[in-house]
Amino acid sequence: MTARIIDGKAFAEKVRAHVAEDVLAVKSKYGITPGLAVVIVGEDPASQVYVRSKVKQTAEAGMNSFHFEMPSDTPEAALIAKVQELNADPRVNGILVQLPLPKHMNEATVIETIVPEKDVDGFHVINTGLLAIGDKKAMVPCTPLGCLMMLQETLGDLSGKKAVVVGRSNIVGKPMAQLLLNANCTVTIAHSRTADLKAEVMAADIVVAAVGRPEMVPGSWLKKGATVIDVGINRIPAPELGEGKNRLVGDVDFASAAEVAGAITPVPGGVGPMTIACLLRNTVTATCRQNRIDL
Ligand SMILES: Nc1nc2c(c(=O)[nH]1)N[C@@H](CN(C=O)c1ccc(C(=O)N[C@@H](CCC(=O)O)C(=O)O)cc1)CN2
Repeated sequence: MTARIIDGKAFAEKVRAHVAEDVLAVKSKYGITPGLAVVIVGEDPASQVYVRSKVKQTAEAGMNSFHFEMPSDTPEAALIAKVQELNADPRVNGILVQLPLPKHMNEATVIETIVPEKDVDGFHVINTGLLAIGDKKAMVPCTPLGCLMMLQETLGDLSGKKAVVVGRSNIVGKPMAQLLLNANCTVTIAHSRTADLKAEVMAADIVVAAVGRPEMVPGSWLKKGATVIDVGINRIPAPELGEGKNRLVGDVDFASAAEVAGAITPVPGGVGPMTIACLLRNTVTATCRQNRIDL
């Protein structure tokens, strides 16, 4: 293996330590305790794990943590009423509704109910629009923000780099491309209809893979020395670990990619931990903006 491993777990720990210092400062200087409310609907096991981590890490950073669980058959109107209640609650500075929502709910309708200044996920159209015009007041989606931080830590200034984002979802691909553009990269967004995906990836100094297809990008597609950020979290059968066992893999074939890349994030332990660290960071940012505090 030649690539440097970008340790998202260690980086996330540093971000969380910094967040905890900021929380202490907000408390001691202004008597305000930042608060994050997390709402989960249904029993999806992976979502429950992520929400438990969010709740735990919020409290560990010294913030108030509010946690609401609603059954999977909750009417959309009841979830909207809960979000409206949280919008009006002065103890709550950030609101996060865990995705995916059950099929009978419209995610966009629910997200647009969150007031943009408490939208710590950065999914509201107002925040999407602010990011698109490069306005620093945008609340930036946590996964792309974590990816950008790891890229800047690895490469320094990103100006002039050729970046390809594989995947065009609203929560990762599109905001990631926007952030890279705002950092002066030359950005390509590739997707399922891209004519020659290999050629697009091969041309890039930075590859962000966010398609949700296990090990889709092989090392043979990469430019030598490229920096690879793997957003994928895919559970695949692993009979070698025992009957019925699974293992986690990314969207990049790590073994072959690590032979060619200059630096690469692992799965697990790469982008995932940074997502939650950036959520905590966004909650402190939201608290400061709501109270017109400069730290
Ligand atoms: N409202 C939101 N919903 C979802 C988001 C989001 O940012 N906001 N992102 C994902 C899930 N997610 C956070 O919610 C998340 C996913 C993965 C991890 C993580 O740390 N993964 C570990 C592996 C954990 C495992 O074993 O499964 C890793 O990569 O090391 C954190 C957060 C969808 N929903």
